[in-house]
Amino acid sequence: MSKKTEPERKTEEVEIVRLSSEGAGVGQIRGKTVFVPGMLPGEKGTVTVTEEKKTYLRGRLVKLERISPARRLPSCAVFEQCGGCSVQHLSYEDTLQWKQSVVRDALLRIGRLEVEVRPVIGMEDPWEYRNKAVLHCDRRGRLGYYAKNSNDLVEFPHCKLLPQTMNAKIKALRQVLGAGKYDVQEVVFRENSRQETLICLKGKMTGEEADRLSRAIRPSFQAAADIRGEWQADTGLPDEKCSIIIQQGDREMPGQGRPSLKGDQGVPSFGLPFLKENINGLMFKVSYNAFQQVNLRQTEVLYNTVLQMAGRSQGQADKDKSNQETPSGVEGTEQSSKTADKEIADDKVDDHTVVRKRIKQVWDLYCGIGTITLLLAGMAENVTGMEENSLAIADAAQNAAENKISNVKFIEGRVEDRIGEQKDRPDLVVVDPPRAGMNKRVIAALLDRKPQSIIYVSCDPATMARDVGMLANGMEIPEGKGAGLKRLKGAYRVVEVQPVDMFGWTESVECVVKLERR
Ligand SMILES: C[S@@+](CC[C@H](N)C(=O)[O-])C[C@H]1O[C@@H](n2cnc3c(N)ncnc32)[C@H](O)[C@@H]1O
Repeated sequence: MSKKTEPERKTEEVEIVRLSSEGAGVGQIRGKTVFVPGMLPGEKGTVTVTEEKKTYLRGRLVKLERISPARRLPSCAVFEQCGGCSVQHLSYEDTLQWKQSVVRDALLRIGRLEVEVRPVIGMEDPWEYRNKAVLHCDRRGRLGYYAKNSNDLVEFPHCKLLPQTMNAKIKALRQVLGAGKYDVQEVVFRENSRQETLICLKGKMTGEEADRLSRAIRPSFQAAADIRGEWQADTGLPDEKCSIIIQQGDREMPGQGRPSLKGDQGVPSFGLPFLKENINGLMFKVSYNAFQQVNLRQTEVLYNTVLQMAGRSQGQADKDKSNQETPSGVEGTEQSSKTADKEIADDKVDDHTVVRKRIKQVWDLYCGIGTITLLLAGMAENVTGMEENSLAIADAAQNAAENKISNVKFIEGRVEDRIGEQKDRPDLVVVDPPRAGMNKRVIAALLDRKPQSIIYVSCDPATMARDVGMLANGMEIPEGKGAGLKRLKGAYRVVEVQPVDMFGWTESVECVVKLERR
């Protein structure tokens, strides 16, 4: 039987004028916008149209006829197939400029805010920066990333975004999974800066299959990955260098403390279900399913940006207040501001010490394992963290205790459910929501409580722009079941926008936005 061939498509000319937020070249064909992955602004070429929608087209590059001087050779052998990186064909400096424009564009188009966006803080070395890899696994035990916009597996010989040590462990796990026919679907690797590893194997396995995998994985993985140190016979702990957790469907059985070889539900796991990491000088425990930024070096830059904005915003707010004839705002702030100003003159204390006296109440919403909460604790009288993941919030409390920080408290639950219960009125709120951004109820609560400053940390410029737009320009929210919409007035202005590159060569960009009450 003859193999089905794709119908031959005609080629069309295109000139690229800009990059889309996903990193595709954008041009015009027959009066419609066309997106062509792999093409850069200023480039001309022929493409075939692969998808035709009412308002736009998608094209595939056939031949480049004019090449941009910003083009570089991608370093990765599977760059064109893999869904991981989107702009390895552009110089790193140009990717940073493009990311800055993505943030500016989102704020303008979605948030209706024309604001200055600072240049993106890039990485010193944009390679081997990831401490986490989420890999997919097929029935043959092949491990890889998904291709762009599909579930086709792309195996890679070596991922340049991951450290060598993690690449070596991935290679070792391929040998184990390839040999055993296990129904593993996803593998999450995490590695800390001491090269300790936590591996989560997830799949719809029966208990028996999970058992078989567990028995096979310890000796073969240890040998293949060259993990030194004894796996202790009594506990199964691989000398705390590598932990393995097997998740069957929805059930999870992390090893608890010093686990037995068989978990309560017959799902075996080895090692400890968390890693520890030093971030900005504090030690953090991160449970296997808790959030941690994937780029440790830039995490410190990101958190320092938050701390600087927190310091500056409160300092500026106090200065503004002392310039007013009739002070308004939180009782007692003016007094503490004067005292602190005297301290600056008398003792030349550092900025953080000054701010410590000034910020009374801080909320850190979506606080994860309490990173930003604990860092802000040095600047404030009280900090409250809120987070829905029960393991993360338990980590946060433990992290506070182990770092001997006592002016913090943590609340478990969804921010939209718990924020209304809070009696205090914060001076500063830091929010770091997931990609989807904040629930409208949270934005309404912030517009109601009116903290002096809000610092919004985000990895998604579009949802960040939407939420910041609502804080600045106002929003509509249902008044109750079956009732109409209530209009809430905006109350903030954007005073600083600082993107940070946490995800080199990809289309993602992290951003910190500071808002001050108008
Ligand atoms: C981007 S992470 C930020 C974590 C933390 N700020 C950090 O830097 O490590 C977002 C966090 O929000 C949590 N989360 C997601 N939706 C939530 C919700 N509706 N309410 C509370 N927490 C939520 C996630 O579990 C995750 O820990």
